[in-house]
Amino acid sequence: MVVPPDNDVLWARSLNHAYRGSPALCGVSLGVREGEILAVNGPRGSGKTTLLRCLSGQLVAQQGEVWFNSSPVHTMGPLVRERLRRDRFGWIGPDPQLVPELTAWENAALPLLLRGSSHRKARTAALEWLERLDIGGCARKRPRALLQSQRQRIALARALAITPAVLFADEPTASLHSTDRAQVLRTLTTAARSHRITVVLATHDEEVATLADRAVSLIDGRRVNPASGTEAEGRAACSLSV
Ligand SMILES: Nc1ncnc2c1ncn2[C@@H]1O[C@H](COP(=O)(O)OP(=O)(O)OP(=O)(O)O)[C@@H](O)[C@H]1O
Repeated sequence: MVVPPDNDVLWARSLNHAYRGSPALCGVSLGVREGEILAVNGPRGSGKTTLLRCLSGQLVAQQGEVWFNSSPVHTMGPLVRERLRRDRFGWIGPDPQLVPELTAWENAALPLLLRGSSHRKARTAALEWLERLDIGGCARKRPRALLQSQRQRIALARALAITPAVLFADEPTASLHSTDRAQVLRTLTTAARSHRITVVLATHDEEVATLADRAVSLIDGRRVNPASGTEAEGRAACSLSV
């Protein structure tokens, strides 16, 4: 058995996955270092979401391995994978998908409450993250009273409130206008860097990928040569502190 490298928090080897015989991932291998912001870019349909779902344990690839630290995610049973996702991973997708009946802070606190945190602790952490993300003033509002960019920040607060080891961000700004997009992305990357949260960020936007430390590219489910130059640009572009 091949053992994953020590400095990779997440490591995948030869992932293959097909939907009803139609290939979505073809032999994809990659490693993600602790605290790194890794962009996975590629055109629509290139396999980015499928790769993030495999790395985060939502989907077990038909072939290949996924390791989180020294734990083999690909051989875990559904309950163990569920616990790993709940306790160590955060997820933010293109749409906020908030619970409409809950206020902003209650939405952000939800993962902590599901993990068994006390009401007081969950509320404090949720409110802190809403403040950090500049939407503390919306804490008592329900999603329907908020703008899309505010709702997406609440989804981000919800993903960050557990201080996940790895945050998976699948096109997190796809539903936002360009000005909101830049701000939400900067907030995400800055918060991740200041809390040493590893991020895997799927995007079809090459500009978004410049905020990352490193980028890998997919085309038709295969890894192609990574774009060069993203490391310096990504670090330089992010001098805010959250
Ligand atoms: N649940 C599914 N059932 C059938 N085919 C799927 C399913 N999910 C994805 N696919 C197909 O697998 C391929 C890869 O899709 P995937 O969503 O992983 O790519 P993507 O790069 O994230 O695309 P997008 O940017 O549009 O979200 C595409 O051809 C897609 O149509």
